[in-house]
Amino acid sequence: MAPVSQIPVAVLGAAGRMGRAVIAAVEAAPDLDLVAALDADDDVAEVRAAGARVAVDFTVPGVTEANVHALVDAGVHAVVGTSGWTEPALQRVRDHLVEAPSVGVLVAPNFALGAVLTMAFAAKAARWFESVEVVELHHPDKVDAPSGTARHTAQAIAAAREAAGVAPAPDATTTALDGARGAVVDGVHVHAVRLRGLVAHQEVLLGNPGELLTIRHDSLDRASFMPGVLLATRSVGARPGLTVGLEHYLDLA
Ligand SMILES: NC(=O)C1=CN([C@@H]2O[C@H](COP(=O)(O)OP(=O)(O)OC[C@H]3O[C@@H](n4cnc5c(N)ncnc54)[C@H](OP(=O)(O)O)[C@@H]3O)[C@@H](O)[C@H]2O)C=CC1
Ligand SMILES: O=C(O)C1=N[C@H](C(=O)O)C[C@H](O)C1
Repeated sequence: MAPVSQIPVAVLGAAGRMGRAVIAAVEAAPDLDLVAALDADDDVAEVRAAGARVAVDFTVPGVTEANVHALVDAGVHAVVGTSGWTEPALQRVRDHLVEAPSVGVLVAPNFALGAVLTMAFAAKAARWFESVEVVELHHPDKVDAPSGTARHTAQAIAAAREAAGVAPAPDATTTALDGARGAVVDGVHVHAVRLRGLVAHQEVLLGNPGELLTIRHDSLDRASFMPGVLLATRSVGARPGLTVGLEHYLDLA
């Protein structure tokens, strides 16, 4: 039998919770070849020297954008799971990619299939309910709040409601302790819980007079993210430009 042609892959954030899981998943995949595993003290330029075609970034919000620009300069496709991306940062990547039109970059707030479906279902339901709020629940070692997934979910809900001309959700609050009503993302309230024992969970609460719809997803183990990460690693080279959200790779957008 002809040998399988392998994609050379680098992992950034290799010593982290996600980095370790991605390394194990890449090493177990016959069509992927781990050629570099870099963490905080390493130089991202090693990715190119190692011959990587794709780099997977699960680092920290403060460094991920710089990593992506370095990867684009090196002509290496990027699969990015790190949270903390803002629209201006995404736009800077889009602008940079004009100079490297064959390079693909995927920034995906969540690689778990159920989480991606939660976002799609929530966006579909959002126009039909008076009220909608998002609650995300994570392990207490997470450094950012609210989660990237919750922000992406709220943005999708807000866009769907705006397109349908839905009024803002009713809220009579006039007096509140700071933070009691959560953060507001594009007009949608988002609440963040940090609790030992949790991994990554999200509820979208939708309400109408006399009825409630709750859409909930639970990642109980980081294994939940691996099929999405592997799918993206195999596909990103065929999708030049910037893509935001795994839903675009799954035909759900
Ligand atoms: N999209 C998705 O599906 C998912 C996204 N995430 C996101 O992924 C990110 C990582 O999460 P998690 O693994 O739990 O976090 P960790 O803190 O466990 O891992 C991050 C790792 O990145 C390292 N690091 C810091 N700076 C650099 C750098 N310049 N180059 C390379 N590595 C660096 C850190 O080192 P040090 O500790 O020394 O700073 C650490 O080892 C978070 O933003 C999280 O929100 C998490 C799960 C799923
Ligand atoms: O830090 C985490 O753990 C996670 N981060 C991502 C996010 O911020 O949405 C994805 C998932 O929720 C796990």
